[in-house]
Amino acid sequence: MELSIRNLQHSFGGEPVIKGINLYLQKGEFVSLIGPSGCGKSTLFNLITGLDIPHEGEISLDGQNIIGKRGYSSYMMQKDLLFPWKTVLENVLLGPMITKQQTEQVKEEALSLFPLFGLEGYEHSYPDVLSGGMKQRAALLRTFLHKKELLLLDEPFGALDALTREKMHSWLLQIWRKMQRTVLFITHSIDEAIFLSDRIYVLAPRPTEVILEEKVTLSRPRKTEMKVSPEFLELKGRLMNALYEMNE
Ligand SMILES: Nc1ncnc2c1ncn2[C@@H]1O[C@H](COP(=O)(O)OP(=O)(O)OP(=O)(O)O)[C@@H](O)[C@H]1O
Repeated sequence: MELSIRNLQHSFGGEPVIKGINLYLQKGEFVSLIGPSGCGKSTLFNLITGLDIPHEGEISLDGQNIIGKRGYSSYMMQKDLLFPWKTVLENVLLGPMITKQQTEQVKEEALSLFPLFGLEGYEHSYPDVLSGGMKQRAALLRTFLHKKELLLLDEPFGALDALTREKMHSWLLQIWRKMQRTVLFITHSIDEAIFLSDRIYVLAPRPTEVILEEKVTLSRPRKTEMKVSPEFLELKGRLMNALYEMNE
């Protein structure tokens, strides 16, 4: 599965938001997007998932045009909330329930993934007893169960405290390796982008475009101590320069 985006342009009420984005994702890659607040990252995800239609440009998966077409990716939105009146299991099964696909088999599969997502024992609890990290893992489990190879994650750890966030990074990489998905990840954190990704795109302020593409050459599996390695810090410097220069 290869995602290719060419010359993508979009505006709201005549105001340009996306000036022209070109990017690609190869099968199995983990790619991050960093950009200033309001530059159009979530808009880009809405275009990829077919929730909105771009004014110009191409979006294709393995050469097939997917503009305006839904169902080709699993999307975890920034505020992918759990319903407080549903149990954790009911929440993670929401997708299959809506599309009326909920079979015993999907339920069994969901239950078998609870330990991997650190939620064992909480299947029949309500979300209010979960910690922030557990809530995000439940929302991620719901997204993974959607079973599309392309996974779009819009700042899934933005609201978590620093230590929980660190733990979630190693955990997410482990899940990504096991479940073999292709990930496009939005974040405001340079450290998070470097630690997780194979490649990083830096986006300009609105109207946005790609201003820098960097390959992350750190070996895998990633280890926390790599965050202070010269390679990591050098790349962080280049990304910081790109982000700060355009805000001057
Ligand atoms: N449906 C809409 N109608 C009009 N304007 C919109 C709509 N959706 C988004 N915008 C505007 O487009 C711009 C980009 O929004 P978007 O949410 O894509 O940015 P973002 O990069 O994801 O922001 P953040 O990093 O803060 O989450 C913003 O100025 C926003 O107000």
